[in-house]
Amino acid sequence: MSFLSVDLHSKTYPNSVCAAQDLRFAAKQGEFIAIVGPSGTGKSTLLNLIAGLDTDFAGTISYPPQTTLSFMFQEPRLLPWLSVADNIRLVLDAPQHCHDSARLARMDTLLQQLGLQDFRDSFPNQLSGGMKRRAALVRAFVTQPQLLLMDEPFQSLDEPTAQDLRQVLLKLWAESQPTVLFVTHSLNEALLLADRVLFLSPRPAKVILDYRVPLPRPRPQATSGLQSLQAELLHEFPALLSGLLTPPTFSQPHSP
Ligand SMILES: Nc1ncnc2c1ncn2[C@@H]1O[C@H](COP(=O)(O)OP(=O)(O)OP(=O)(O)O)[C@@H](O)[C@H]1O
Repeated sequence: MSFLSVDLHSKTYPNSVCAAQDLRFAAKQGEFIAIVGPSGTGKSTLLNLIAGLDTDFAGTISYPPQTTLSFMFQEPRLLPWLSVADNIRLVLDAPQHCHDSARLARMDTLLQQLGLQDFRDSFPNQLSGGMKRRAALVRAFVTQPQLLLMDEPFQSLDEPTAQDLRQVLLKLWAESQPTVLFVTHSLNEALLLADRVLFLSPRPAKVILDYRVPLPRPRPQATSGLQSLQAELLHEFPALLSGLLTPPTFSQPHSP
């Protein structure tokens, strides 16, 4: 049975830009879904609609009432005048989350788990880019979300830092199993993380390929497993996928 159901007939902005049309998919509870598509097609729009940040659309988006939802954006969006701990406490003060000792203990555990325990009183400008994302991950997971929306959360990080954070994310996801929708331009990242990859068309966005990743977990990282799957996929759907993706981050096999 699906946990999240999206049946988006259309989303048109007041300036007449149609960002999505006939975009449909469903997600099971605990599923990790990557969303890949060309720049400007409507990926952020889709997440905003699912989060309820924008309610002006035709169609239906449904998930169980009282679902706890977290959103992690491209930028970590930490308030610069608050310490790391206070940035995280802020979401615990939101009305739907009681500010109880169990949640504060959970914050401490996550800070420890993500190596931020010595930086809880630091301010965001004292942290590296990778540490800011770690703080944003703590903030995203501290409320134990059932639905986690992630909009290119590791973009603009160096590859080793991004790779490290992907492993942290996988560990946190495995522990609490939220349903995740993860927007990325990287097929490599999508294949490493997701159970399914939804490929979106150029604008207006709709799902043109719903691909189940045929890899067991834990996934290989930048190894031959992912590399050959990526090559297979590009070979199988060349017209569909050309132009959708940033160039592969793997080195291409040499031709003889
Ligand atoms: N508030 C808005 N008002 C008008 N048009 C908008 C608004 N927000 C987004 N758009 C337009 O809707 C389209 C989809 O934008 P969106 O940000 O959802 O794309 P995206 O796939 O997330 O892009 P990217 O990969 O570059 O982040 C774009 O043409 C964009 O210019």
